[in-house]
Amino acid sequence: MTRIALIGGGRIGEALLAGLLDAGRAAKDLVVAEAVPARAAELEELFGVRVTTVADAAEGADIIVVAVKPADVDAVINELATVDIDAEREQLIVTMAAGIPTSRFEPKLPAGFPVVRVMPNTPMLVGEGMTAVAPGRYAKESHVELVRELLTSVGKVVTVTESQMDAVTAVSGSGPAYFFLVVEAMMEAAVGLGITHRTAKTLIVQTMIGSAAMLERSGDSAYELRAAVTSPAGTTAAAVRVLEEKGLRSAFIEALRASRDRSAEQGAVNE
Ligand SMILES: NC(=O)C1=CN([C@@H]2O[C@H](COP(=O)(O)OP(=O)(O)OC[C@H]3O[C@@H](n4cnc5c(N)ncnc54)[C@H](O)[C@@H]3O)[C@@H](O)[C@H]2O)C=CC1
Ligand SMILES: O=C(O)[C@@H]1CCC=N1
Repeated sequence: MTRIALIGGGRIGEALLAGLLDAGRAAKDLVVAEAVPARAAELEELFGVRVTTVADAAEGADIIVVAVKPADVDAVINELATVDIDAEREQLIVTMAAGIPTSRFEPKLPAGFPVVRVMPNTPMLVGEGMTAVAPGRYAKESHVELVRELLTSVGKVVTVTESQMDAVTAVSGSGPAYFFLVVEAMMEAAVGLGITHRTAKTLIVQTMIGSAAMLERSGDSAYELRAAVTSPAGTTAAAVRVLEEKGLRSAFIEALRASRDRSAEQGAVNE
């Protein structure tokens, strides 16, 4: 079985760990390097995985997943540059850090060492992740396939070019936060209209799940599905008019641009 080393056991690392274990991967095939001792102990306790140093984790692994904050990536690269990793042993690095290009890794690693950049999202935790995968300069089709296979066990996977990664980050990497924000706002509105918190949550979550399922299965566009809900001069039209007047559409367009730009900016630091 493929041995996976996770460098950085934070929020996205935990989503990956939990998702992989739920998908049937054995804890003995997963090893974690986590800098904060209390967090390391928590991960051991929660998931039954071994927590060790970056060097030990990386040397024994087939796939080395880097899931630290963009600002901490250079420190991890420098550490990986000193350990015994070898492309001939079919090892590869997968980086999840927003904005950080594979070209940041490659010059510091043994010549030709394959790096694959990915952008996952937290719903991996429940096996419903969305991950985009882009090969670095030395990653072959077989490496991309291996990474796709790994991440398909925790959700959907698409392959993109690395130049699209900042945009993908804005769409699906950060995307869950937009939906949670919409839910927060709808919850506040529903409670304000006199519905209990509990009932409001059921109404909203199932409405989201049902709407997402229609989008996935019906083949109709979001525009068509929205039109089918919107009776002429009816309730939906009244609500949508307010949302458009308040600038929801342009807010999303600007928000995703800001997210894409922030991703690129994180990659540009120190270059
Ligand atoms: N949170 C999310 O939804 C997503 C995050 N990402 C990317 O994943 C990366 C991690 O994000 P989060 O999990 O949210 O951050 P986080 O701050 O929750 O987790 C990072 C973890 O890495 C650990 N760490 C830092 N330096 C280390 C080192 N040298 N060795 C071992 N462990 C070290 C920290 O102690 C922390 O537990 C970021 O680069 C982010 O851009 C990508 C997609 C989605
Ligand atoms: O907010 C962030 O920077 C990370 C990357 C994508 C989702 N979370």
